[in-house]
Amino acid sequence: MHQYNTQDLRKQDGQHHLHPFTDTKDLGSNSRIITGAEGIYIIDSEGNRILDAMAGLWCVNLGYGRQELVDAAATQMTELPYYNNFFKTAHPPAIKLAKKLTELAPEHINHVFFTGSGSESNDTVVRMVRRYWQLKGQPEKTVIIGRRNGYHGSTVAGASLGGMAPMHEQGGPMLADVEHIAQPYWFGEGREMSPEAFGLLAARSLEQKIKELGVDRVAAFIAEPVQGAGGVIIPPDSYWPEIQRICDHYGILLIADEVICGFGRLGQWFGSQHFNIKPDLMPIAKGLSSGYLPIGGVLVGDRVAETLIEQGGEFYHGFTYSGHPACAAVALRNLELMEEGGVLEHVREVAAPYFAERWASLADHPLVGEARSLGLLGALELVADKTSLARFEPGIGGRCRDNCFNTGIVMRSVGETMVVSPPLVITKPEIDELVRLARESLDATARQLGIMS
Ligand SMILES: Cc1ncc(COP(=O)(O)O)c(CNc2cccc(C(=O)O)c2)c1O
Repeated sequence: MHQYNTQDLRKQDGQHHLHPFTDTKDLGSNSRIITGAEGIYIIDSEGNRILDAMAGLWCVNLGYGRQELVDAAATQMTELPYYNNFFKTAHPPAIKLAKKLTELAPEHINHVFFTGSGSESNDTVVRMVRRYWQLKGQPEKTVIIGRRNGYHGSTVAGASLGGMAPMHEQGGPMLADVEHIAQPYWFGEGREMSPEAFGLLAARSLEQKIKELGVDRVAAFIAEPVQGAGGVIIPPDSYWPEIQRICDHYGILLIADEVICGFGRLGQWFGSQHFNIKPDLMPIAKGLSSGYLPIGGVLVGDRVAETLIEQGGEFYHGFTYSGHPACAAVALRNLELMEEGGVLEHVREVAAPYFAERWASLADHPLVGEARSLGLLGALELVADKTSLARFEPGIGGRCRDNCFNTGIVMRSVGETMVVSPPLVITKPEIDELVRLARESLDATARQLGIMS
């Protein structure tokens, strides 16, 4: 067992490493050094074994330690470590992965554009959407509508499409011609009406925005089937059918951001299939490779693909690592292992129903105002008062997240909402352990607040 000098590593980290989404001065030299992982557990440099209820960052769908993926990477690296797909060249891993993805995708999806991340996928979406309308003779249709508190990445385009105000406030003007509408966050913004009514109201804010802008300006609407980084916001059932109706009625492109919801997270290959919507473009990443190597892409529906192919000539867009051979080989093997292992059936028939039942049991905790889940996504709304559902002052979520780590589980805090997104291979006993550790973490937080003895 390799020994790590945690203090040395922390010191060097604090001296040289700027972390993503981290206040580096607060982090200082207190980073938790993760050195290993197996199944649904990560191991830190002190040998602590922690249940990773976030599957890394919503991505390690097959769990850690899958030697088949390591072997796929090693074999491909030996055979062809890198080549590109520019300038009329291609390589077997990218070709095979593209074919595989179109077999798994809805039937109107027959083409894939590869990228290196979810953010690059959404940058690609912007370029494709605007090019599509140029080719259709409507170049003034440039506006893409997203949602407040939506998350679509951290490039300028991804951050602009997203609706996270703190990101917009940093780093100067966002991308032009991006607008945002309401999010279908019933617990936080719609409780004075039924979920059904609120879902329609939130969806119809899209129609209002289209009318406000003028349909001749509107190119597309982008949304996550379930908002992930925004706090696992599960839309009311009335939401997506109304969004689809509005997009169809006005002829605007529908983009379903499947970076989190894709590849089994909701028990189907794609979240769009769970909600029975027909997107024109589907950005993907994360679960595509179970995070073992960085790869993303855009699944392109026939309406856009045929126009780009028939009328578009050379599409001046792409990345050095678009369809990288080792990344594509790992992604292909990842999808094969999901099929061979019956992972979708496991999520749909075993893990998600059991998780829903066990996760809901946390609703009785003094700190919890709502426990919700869909597939293997879960959220707990922390409240100061279970009757009025009054929220805490900011900071309790972060404190609960730290208690989680000390208890032995990774949960993500989004404001005062605790979220989980465990590996899809989680078993029923492991779900029991996840819920037990979550409850212990909530208890520790409640004791610190003097709410529990
Ligand atoms: C829906 C969605 N779309 C695009 C991206 C961007 O993907 P890349 O990160 O690979 O560029 C994401 C990423 N989502 C994401 C990434 C990092 C952290 C967290 C968090 O919830 O803490 C969430 C995402 O969740």
